[in-house]
Amino acid sequence: MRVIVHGGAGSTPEEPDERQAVLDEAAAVGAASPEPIDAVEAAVRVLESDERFNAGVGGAVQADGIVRTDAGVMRSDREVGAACSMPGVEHAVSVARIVLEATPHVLVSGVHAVDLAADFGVGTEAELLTADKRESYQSEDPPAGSPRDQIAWLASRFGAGDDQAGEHGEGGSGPTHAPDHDTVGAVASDGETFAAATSTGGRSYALAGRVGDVPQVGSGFYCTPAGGASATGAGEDIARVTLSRRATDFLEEGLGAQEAADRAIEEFEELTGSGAGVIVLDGSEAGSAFNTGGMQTSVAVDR
Ligand SMILES: NC(=O)C[C@H](N)C(=O)O
Repeated sequence: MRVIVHGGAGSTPEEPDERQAVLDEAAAVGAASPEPIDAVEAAVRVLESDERFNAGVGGAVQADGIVRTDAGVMRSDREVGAACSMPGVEHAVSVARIVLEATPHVLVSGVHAVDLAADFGVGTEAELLTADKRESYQSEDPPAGSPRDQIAWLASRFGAGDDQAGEHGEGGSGPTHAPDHDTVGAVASDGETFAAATSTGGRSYALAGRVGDVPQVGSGFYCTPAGGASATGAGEDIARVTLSRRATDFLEEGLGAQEAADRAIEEFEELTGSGAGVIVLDGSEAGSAFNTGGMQTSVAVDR
């Protein structure tokens, strides 16, 4: 099995060495799995459990003070599953896999996705909000509660800091609110078939119930017989251009994984002027590209 994982695009992260060690472990765990879908689920679960990453525990907090998780998974036979807006669910990727394997649907949301998780034995009562994130949320004078109050409050905060997913390039000029990069993803291949998965807590201080690119097929993740892709960055902009689908389009046109990743990010930047990253795996190579300050990746092969 060959696996590439990423730990999110954004400004240069804190604790890069510790994060790299977790990414290396995630890739190795994935590479030891029997099938590509097992590999991406296993790799992403490692990252969801580490609070340095914005997925599962340590996810970004929404404007009402709650962390809600999203994930999507796809196989190269075009079977898809995704789940979104789930409070208390650490392993969103496992719920996405349940949607793929046990339902006739491609996306299940909110309380119903949490019910589905519970019914299939995925934990639904995790404390996802870390002490640090709770403290920075509380220091931002949280909004009273109605969606209108939240919108007024988030106008100057959502995506506005130099440490946020849309941050474009090394060190932005905005204030520092709460980092919302560090989304995670994985793409795996057994030499014949592929799978891709992405998991996130979204972007800090979004409207409660906001869902970004991650569980949207073709945006946060995509997979075809030519290969797979997982994206990260400013989710609204990624969804506008269906970044992962574009990366796999380039594979289908005959480009290699690195060239496909480069072209997809070039096109994304031209169309949106925003920040993102993508990992791509094809039949022979792994590629990655980003136009933000950083994106850590790891590749593992186990045969
Ligand atoms: N950090 C990220 O990659 C955020 C994610 N793409 C979202 O918008 O939900």
